[in-house]
Amino acid sequence: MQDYLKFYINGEWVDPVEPRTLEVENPATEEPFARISLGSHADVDKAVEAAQAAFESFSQTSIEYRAELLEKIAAGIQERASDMAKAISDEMGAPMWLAQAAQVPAGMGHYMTAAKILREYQFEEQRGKTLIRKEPIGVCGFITPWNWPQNQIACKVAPAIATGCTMVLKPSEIAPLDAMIVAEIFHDAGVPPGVFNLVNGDGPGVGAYMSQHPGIDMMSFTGSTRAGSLVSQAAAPTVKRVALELGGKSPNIVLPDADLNKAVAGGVMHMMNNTGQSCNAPSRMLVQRDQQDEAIAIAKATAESVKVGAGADAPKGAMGPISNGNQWNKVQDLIQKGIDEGATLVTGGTGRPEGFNKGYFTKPTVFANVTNDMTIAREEIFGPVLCILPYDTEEDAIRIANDTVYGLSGYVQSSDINHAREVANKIRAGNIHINGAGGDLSAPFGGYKQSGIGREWGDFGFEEFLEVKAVLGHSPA
Ligand SMILES: NC(=O)c1ccc[n+]([C@@H]2O[C@H](COP(=O)([O-])OP(=O)(O)OC[C@H]3O[C@@H](n4cnc5c(N)ncnc54)[C@H](O)[C@@H]3O)[C@@H](O)[C@H]2O)c1
Repeated sequence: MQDYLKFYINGEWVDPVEPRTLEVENPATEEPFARISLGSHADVDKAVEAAQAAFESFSQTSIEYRAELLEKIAAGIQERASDMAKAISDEMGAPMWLAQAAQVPAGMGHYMTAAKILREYQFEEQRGKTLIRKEPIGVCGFITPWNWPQNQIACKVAPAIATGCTMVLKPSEIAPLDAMIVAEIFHDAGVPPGVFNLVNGDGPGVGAYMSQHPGIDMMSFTGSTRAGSLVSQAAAPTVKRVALELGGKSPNIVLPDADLNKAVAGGVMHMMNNTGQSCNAPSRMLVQRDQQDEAIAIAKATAESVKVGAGADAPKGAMGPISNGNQWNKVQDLIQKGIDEGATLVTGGTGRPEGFNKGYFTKPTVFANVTNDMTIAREEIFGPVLCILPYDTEEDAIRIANDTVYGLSGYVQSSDINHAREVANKIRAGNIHINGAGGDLSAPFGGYKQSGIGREWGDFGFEEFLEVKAVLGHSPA
């Protein structure tokens, strides 16, 4: 058991004000392997004070200074990539191949993109006699989840540093260790004391207190819609800005003119990526009714080809366990609910995959003949469970796609790009991917409806961290 009991406040590793610990479990073994401290209000107060003090000078630093800082951080992550991948793999279960190929690089990419955008970003604009200035908002509070832990931290920290803000981070208590490595990297990169502070803790203790803290000027939260709504409520009395990146139930419309094999196999593999624990996972696959049988055969073969494994032993492409026991139980209950409500279980189902008697491993699962009123079509499962929903007409497909409280992502498959574009425009979601297009770190990421408020990534992500000031009479002539 390894202890990581300190917090990073004002450029130093410090003890918590009151000792209270939590064990961090490896989801592949169900064994605790590390201990962290759970912070108190007093720890948050110290971190906020440090961030407030640092804001005065950090907000005045030059663009070039901050761009270089971001590049040093990216280089530091590169250098520590294998430590970081190991921490992520141990704490949230991503096999090493995935931690190395995707979890660590996704985070690093945001620092590099932020540095590039920063050098071109227009913080000032003259409009006649008036100058419009964009200024850093102040002290930011960040709360992040366990599923893509480095990515979610970088989406917030990189633009905050770029815009000259200071911050307090509370990473997920389920996956806190990679965040502590990031604090070490920031320290070594020369991030000034107080600019970045880390306090570990749980949601109701540290997260809720940060949200209501009068010394925090904005909260940026990634996690469940339930907790995001609580952050908004706690933040309301102090009228702070709140940015939310929440859940999803993203539709994947396979148009009849798509290459069915490619579209369905690609959709299944995308769903199983990171064990289905991605907020933008294409979890509802919409297939024209007379193509459903063929789609089922392709989906079954694809899902059954997915290997399951853990840590460094997992072969490339293998799916790791679900990240924690609560989530495993939730996924099991929802699979059972799908069966009980009459969906056709194509493959997978409840229980662990063959050969596993320990760890939060789950069978890659596909349901067909799902209707959009079933629980498995409405609730975010956040596990390796794909729902295939048959549709009759394109209009019907678009109606089903939009019949959800969420609006994070949408996917369209078609051999006719114009047709795909038309359908893309009709889906009410923040990100639409045509024919399996991958992510773009410079494009805005975020949700419509209950998937969130605001946008991360790229130049749109900067705006969350900026106040807008109009200086009237700036140019009297
Ligand atoms: N839209 C996105 O960008 C995005 C990205 C990743 C994950 N998610 C969502 O995150 C969820 C899974 O992550 P999770 O289980 O860690 O979510 P969660 O909401 O339980 O926890 C997320 C974070 O919120 C904290 N938290 C919990 N209750 C809180 C409260 N009352 N006040 C303040 N903070 C609180 C937790 O400690 C954790 O750090 C899924 O719903 C997923 O869709 C969204």
